[in-house]
Amino acid sequence: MDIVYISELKVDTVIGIFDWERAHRQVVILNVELGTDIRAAAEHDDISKTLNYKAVTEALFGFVRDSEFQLIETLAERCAALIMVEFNVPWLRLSITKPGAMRQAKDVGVVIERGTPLSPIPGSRLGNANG
Ligand SMILES: Nc1nc2c(c(=O)[nH]1)N=C([C@H](O)[C@@H](O)CO)CN2
Repeated sequence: MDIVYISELKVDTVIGIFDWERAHRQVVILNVELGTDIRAAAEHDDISKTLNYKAVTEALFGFVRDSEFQLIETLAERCAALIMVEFNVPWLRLSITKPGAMRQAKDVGVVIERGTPLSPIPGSRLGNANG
């Protein structure tokens, strides 16, 4: 399986369980790894045959900016569902962090994996004995 990824996407949004958090937007940072197979795109050098990270980034950014969830868990699940449905992604790993939410920590957050990974590419270094 190949991966297209987006690293440290920063978005201002309404998130949190406390009154002050409903009144002041905060930064959340997203990292996403999207399972895919890049071979057709590479063979034809054709953007239409791959997962366009610009399109995914813009969809995620707009969704998170306009959302108003209490929990980062809810935000993570909804982002995962959006990506899997709108972009036909079979597997993803997604993290959301809230930098500065805890004075004592650099950041706090959640990491989720959803869906089923594509089969290993036969002959790849990451494949197992059965390909
Ligand atoms: N597992 C979680 N724990 C907490 C969350 C959360 O979204 N998921 N949120 C908060 C508050 O909103 C916090 O960010 C304020 O400091 C606390 N714990």
